[in-house]
Amino acid sequence: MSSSTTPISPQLVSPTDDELLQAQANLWRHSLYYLTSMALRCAVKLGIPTAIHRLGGNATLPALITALSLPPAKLPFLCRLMRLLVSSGVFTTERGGAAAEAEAVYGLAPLSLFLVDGAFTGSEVDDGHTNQSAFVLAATSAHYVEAALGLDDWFMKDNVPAAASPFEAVHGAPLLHETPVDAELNRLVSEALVSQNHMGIGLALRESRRVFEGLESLVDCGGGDGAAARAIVRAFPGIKCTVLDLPQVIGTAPVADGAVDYVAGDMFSYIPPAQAVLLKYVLSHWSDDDCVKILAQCKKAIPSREAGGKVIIKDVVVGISSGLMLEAELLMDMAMMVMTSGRERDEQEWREIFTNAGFSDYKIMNKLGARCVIDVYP
Ligand SMILES: C[S@@+](CC[C@H](N)C(=O)[O-])C[C@H]1O[C@@H](n2cnc3c(N)ncnc32)[C@H](O)[C@@H]1O
Repeated sequence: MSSSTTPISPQLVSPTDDELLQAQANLWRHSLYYLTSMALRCAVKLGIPTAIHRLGGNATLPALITALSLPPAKLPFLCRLMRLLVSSGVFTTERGGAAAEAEAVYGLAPLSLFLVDGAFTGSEVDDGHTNQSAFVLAATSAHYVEAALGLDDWFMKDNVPAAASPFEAVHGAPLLHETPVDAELNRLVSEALVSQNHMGIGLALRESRRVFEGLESLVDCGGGDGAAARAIVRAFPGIKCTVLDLPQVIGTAPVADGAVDYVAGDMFSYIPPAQAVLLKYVLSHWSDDDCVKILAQCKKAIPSREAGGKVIIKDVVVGISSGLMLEAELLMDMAMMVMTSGRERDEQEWREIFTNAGFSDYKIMNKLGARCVIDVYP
C-alpha cells in the first residue's frame, strides 16, 4: 500500500446566516411532513368535511365541536388541527373579530369537497366528481406507513428473487394479492382505485376530444368497474367500448346496463381486438418488462396506424411539470416504489418501453394535471 496518498477530507462550506435559518425550517418541515398526512386522515376519520358541508358550507369551531360530538375541552386542539389544514390548502378560513381563533369560520376548499360524504349527485357524478376519502385512508393506513418504514431495509437487501417492494418485504405478500394481507386494507385500496378511476372523467374527455374522435372501437384495458368506458360511450356514442379486467373485478361491474361490453381476462395473455386500446393509470403499476409484455398484447389487438390503430396511455410523464404538480408526481413515484413494483416514468423511459414493445412512434397529446395523454402508434 502506498504511503504517499493522504486521505481527502471534504471541505464543508458554511452556510450564510440566512441559509442556516432556512435549512432549520426546512429540516422541521420535511421531518414532520407526515403529520400533514395524518392531520388530513384525522379530518376524514372525524368527518370534518361532511360536518362543514352539513352546516351550510362553513362552520365555527364550537359548531364543529357540537356537530362532531367532540368533548368541548378539545376545542383548542381542533383549532390547531384546522390551522395546519388551512395552511395546507385543505380548508379555507375567514377570521372573526378580536378572539380570532375561536370565531374563525372554516369552509371547504376544492380538495375537501372531495371528502364530503354524498356531496355529489346526478350529472356531477357522471362528470367524475366522486368521494376520495378511501384514497386518503388507504394512503395513510398503518400498512402503507409500515411499508414506508421498511424502505431502508429493503434497499440494503439484494432483491432477486426477494420482495419486489417494501410493502411485500414488510407484509409478506404484494398489495392486492389474492390472499390479502388485510381484508379491510384490500377493500379500502379497491375503493380508492374505483374512486380515482371516476375522478375527473368528464374533464378528461372534454380536454382529450381529439384523442377519441373518429374511433369506432376501444378496449379499456384494466378498466376497473367500467366508469371511464361508460363515460366515453356517453360522450362518443359511435365508439363500441369493451372493458377488460380481472374476473374478480368484472364480477362487480354493472354489466346489466348494456352500455359497454365486459370481458374477464388477463391482459398479459389476451386483449380483445379493437381500433384502440386505452391504458389509464395501468402501466405505472408495473415494471418496465411487464409494461413491454402488456403493450405487446395491445399491439396484437389493434390494426395498423393507417387503419387508425393506436394505444392511448394516460399516466404521469415526469419532467414536464414543475412546482406542486411535479411534487405530486414524485410522491406518487415513491408510493409506487414502496407499495408496488411499478413506477412513474420520464419521456425517455416511456420511449424505450414503446420501442421495446415494437411500436414505431408516439405523441404526447395533452397534459391533464399531474398526468398526460399519450397516443402510441404501431
Ligand atoms: C390502477 S387500476 C386502474 C383502473 C382504471 N383504469 C383507472 O383509470 O383508474 C389497475 C387495473 O388493472 C387491473 N388489472 C390488474 N392486473 C390485470 C390483468 N392481469 N389483466 C387485466 N386487468 C388487470 C386491476 O384489476 C385494476 O382494475
